Amino acid sequence: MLQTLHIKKSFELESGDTLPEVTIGYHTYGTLNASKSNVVWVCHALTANSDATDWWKGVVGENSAIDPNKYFIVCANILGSCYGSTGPQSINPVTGQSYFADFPLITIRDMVKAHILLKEHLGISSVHLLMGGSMGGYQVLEWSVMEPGVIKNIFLITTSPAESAWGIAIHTAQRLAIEADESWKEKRIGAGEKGLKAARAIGMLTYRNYDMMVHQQADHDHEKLDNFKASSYINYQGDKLVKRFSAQSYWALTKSMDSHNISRGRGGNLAAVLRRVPQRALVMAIASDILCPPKEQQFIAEHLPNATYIEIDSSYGHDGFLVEFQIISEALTRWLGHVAE
Ligand SMILES: CC(=O)SCCNC(=O)CCNC(=O)[C@H](O)C(C)(C)COP(=O)(O)OP(=O)(O)OC[C@H]1O[C@@H](n2cnc3c(N)ncnc32)[C@H](O)[C@@H]1OP(=O)(O)O
Ligand SMILES: N[C@@H](CCO)C(=O)O
Repeated sequence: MLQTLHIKKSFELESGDTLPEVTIGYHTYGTLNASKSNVVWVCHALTANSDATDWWKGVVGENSAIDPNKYFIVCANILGSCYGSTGPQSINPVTGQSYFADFPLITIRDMVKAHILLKEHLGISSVHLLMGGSMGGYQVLEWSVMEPGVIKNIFLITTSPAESAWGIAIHTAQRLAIEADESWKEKRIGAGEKGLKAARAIGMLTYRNYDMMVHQQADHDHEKLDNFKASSYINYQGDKLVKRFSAQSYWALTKSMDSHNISRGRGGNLAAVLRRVPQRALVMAIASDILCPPKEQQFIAEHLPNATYIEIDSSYGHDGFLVEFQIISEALTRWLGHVAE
């Protein structure tokens, strides 16, 4: 069940802006043990929510690697999203109106800072395992640097220590699609739907890949001039997201990803910052991921002092981290078996 923490004091953002107050939506599963040593914190990616047993079924949940019968599991919605934490659709207490497109820049560090407040509210002083894929992994890396004494072990998949120029270019194209729909600036729920659909269509090309499209979405009717299957698929995926997400949140969260860089303000050397991350780490890559390709996880694993690297394959490319739950759950279970509590 979605729970909420309201923090009725101003929250300073890395940009220098402030949010007059913040709300954090979260889910917990299982029970905190007497020694408070069984916490697993799951960080979600771009359009997921705090119900990790829903979007990461098979990895988080009963009889999976992260089983609530063993662990106290927490997953919190990120600032900027539209699933329970402060985001563009929230009311700005200063104006009495929703922020919509005026929502300030939120960095990955800001998201983690908010989740640290939730961690304190829940009485958690130690996190046995912090885990996340893609943008969830961005938070894991930031948090590991911010609180090295709190986070004991980390699991990263299809992620990166800094947004690549490739990622920034893709996000910029997605925001251009949203901005081309001038309604996205309108102060109403549902503004910018056409732009969001186009942005998701661009995103899908990077969450999947050539092989997936050719194997699953090719037309076998060679006489066709129009109405291709791949086109229908991409349209469908855009419509599907529009039904459950907000253009302003998509715009804001792609900005958050662009600013991701764990070396910002820490000397500017990614390898040197990774070398300071003391946690034991399982780093997983998906061979067919064209968004955060394996070379990014190899870089992480090469420079973390205590990392195990595994590369798997998935026809889903980048989104394989959400789909290949059986392989992921088994690898995680094996690795956790070697990690003392
Ligand atoms: C209620 C919810 O949405 S729960 C999920 C919430 N999402 C999150 O938390 C974010 C993370 N999740 C995701 O990004 C996605 O859900 C993923 C990556 C895990 C899986 O993506 P999916 O869209 O399920 O998989 P896939 O790319 O194979 O597409 C399958 C869908 O496309 C449809 N489809 C496939 N080919 C075509 C086509 N040629 N034309 C039209 N539709 C098509 C299928 O019917 C299916 O539709 P459905 O989702 O309504 O069942
Ligand atoms: N498909 C993912 C984005 C890639 O991390 C999501 O919608 O959250």
